[in-house]
Amino acid sequence: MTQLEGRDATQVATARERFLSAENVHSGEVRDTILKSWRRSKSLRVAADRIQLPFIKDPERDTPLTRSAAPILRRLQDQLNDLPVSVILTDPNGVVLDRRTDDTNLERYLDRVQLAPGFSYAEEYVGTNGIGTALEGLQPAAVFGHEHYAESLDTLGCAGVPIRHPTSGQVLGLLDLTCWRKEAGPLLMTLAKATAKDIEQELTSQVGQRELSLFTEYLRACKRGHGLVFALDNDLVVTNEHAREVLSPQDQDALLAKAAEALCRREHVTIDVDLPSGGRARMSFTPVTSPVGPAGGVVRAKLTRRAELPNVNIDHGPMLPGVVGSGALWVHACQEIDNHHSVREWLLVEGEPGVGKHTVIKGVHARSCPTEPYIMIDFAAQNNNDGEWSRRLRQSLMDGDGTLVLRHIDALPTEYRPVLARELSAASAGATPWVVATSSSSREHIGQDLLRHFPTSVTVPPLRHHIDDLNELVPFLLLQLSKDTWLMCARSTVQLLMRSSWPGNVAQLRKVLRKVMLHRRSGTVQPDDLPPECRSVARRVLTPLESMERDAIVQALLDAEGNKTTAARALGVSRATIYRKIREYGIDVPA
Ligand SMILES: Nc1ncnc2c1ncn2[C@@H]1O[C@H](COP(=O)(O)OP(=O)(O)OP(=O)(O)O)[C@@H](O)[C@H]1O
Repeated sequence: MTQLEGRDATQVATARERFLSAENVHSGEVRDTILKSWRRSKSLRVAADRIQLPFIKDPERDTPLTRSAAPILRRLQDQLNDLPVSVILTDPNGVVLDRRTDDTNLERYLDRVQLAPGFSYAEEYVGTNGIGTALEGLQPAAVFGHEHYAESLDTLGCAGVPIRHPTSGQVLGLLDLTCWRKEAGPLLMTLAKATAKDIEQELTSQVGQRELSLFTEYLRACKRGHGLVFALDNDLVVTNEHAREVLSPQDQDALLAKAAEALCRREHVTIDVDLPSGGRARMSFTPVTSPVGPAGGVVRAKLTRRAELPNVNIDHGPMLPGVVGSGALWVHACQEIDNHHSVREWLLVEGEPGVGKHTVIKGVHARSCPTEPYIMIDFAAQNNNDGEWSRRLRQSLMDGDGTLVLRHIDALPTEYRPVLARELSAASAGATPWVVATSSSSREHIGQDLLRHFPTSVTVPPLRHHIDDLNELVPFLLLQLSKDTWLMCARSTVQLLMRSSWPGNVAQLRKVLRKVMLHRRSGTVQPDDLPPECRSVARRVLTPLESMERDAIVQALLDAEGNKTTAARALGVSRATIYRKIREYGIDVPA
């Protein structure tokens, strides 16, 4: 193969260096597709100086794509003989499923850069490369030498071509040819395209007449409206995007179970199906017949009742009304608060603003003693001069039952602390309501005199420490906010929301959804509907542990006024580690 990059290699290398050190690179200096991909890579905070990729231990390797591709890849490998070219097949997410080469040097190098089965070469992990960039643009992409975003790929040249389903057009995977940069040339792409085309032809003949008839009916149903559409046969289920976004996997299973019964009987039915989420759908199943016999059937469905509001289930006991979430830290905090309520021990509930402290207290009260009085004195809202709060406080303490919430106790001006302490001391001898205070700041803002009335405390975790609960919070808040209209959130949108760190917690999430509703009043909330504050996100969803680690690093950096060496020392980690973590977690180092 001829050398492609040759004359331009130095120019591209220089442009890349400048781009990475935040200087301007103009179109013309490198190809437009490459420059766009570099920009995407940078905005995704891909590391250019090392390769560390997610690994899937057991990717799905027995699919129509792999079955169709296997003989073609084998034949190509034979034809290439000892040439240093690697033939690679990936799934639609860039995860390598198959890699073949007879050249041991190239093979060893590809192992080193993790271009190997199980690793994902998606652009979001590796930056610009033949696999990820082709999948991102949904069209063939060749990337040579220094055009790669990651430094260690600059000795390679690669050409990736997406492979599409013969009828639906959906991208099923990608064929990539990779060789040494000095040997890469335009023929690499020609060969990759021809091979991908062979695989698509093989797929067409494998799909066969049955599936062709089924897909044709399915596509016809999809084109007819925006409803929920499935195609199913004994070993195949296809779901349209709307169904995937609107229905939980459990709801999809419930519909498919009913459809499978109709499939066995090969009869046309229209029935109402109660869904596990509490919603209901009207579903009709139509059997499909191909020229060679029965070919499964098509399901069309429409939601006729929306899901019930979910509630948090503590200890599999009764629910806390108006509270959702099932993350371990969150449920633990709810349980603790509930335990203190059951023995009526006065309690301080701490946690960042907007985490849901007051919501849990209300839920605990509503579940256990809904008919008793619930008095809430908010020190952040009260006019503290008019004595109104002390009158309500005294009355509640005298009545002696129900719940008394001293909300934002940390906001009570210092001069009033002795007044409150005196009232609490006087009441504590007799029967009192369950007294619970909330605070978002450190304990100096409350003072010892008051603190001694609250022998125990519970900390409610920030949203980022139970981020999976967004799956429950988002539909719950949308239902709460939308009242009569019917608004849902696409999975992709929830995924994006999960990558934010939510410094304002659930209260901020509520505000964001309210903003979204200003311009989208019904239908499905898509990522583009989100306000700009949700666009600055981590590269991936952090686990609760990673999120705590990120918080510790941010705190150490703040304490050290942004000095990374001091922060690293305080945390007991090396400077290299703190630099890596800052990049990995996308931390904006405080000035
Ligand atoms: N787990 C939850 N389930 C349902 N709604 C929640 C949950 N957590 C918080 N919310 C909602 O988020 C908003 C903020 O919650 P809440 O007022 O309880 O927070 P807080 O911790 O008391 O805040 P602050 O200390 O800033 O007053 C409320 O609108 C509440 O309804």
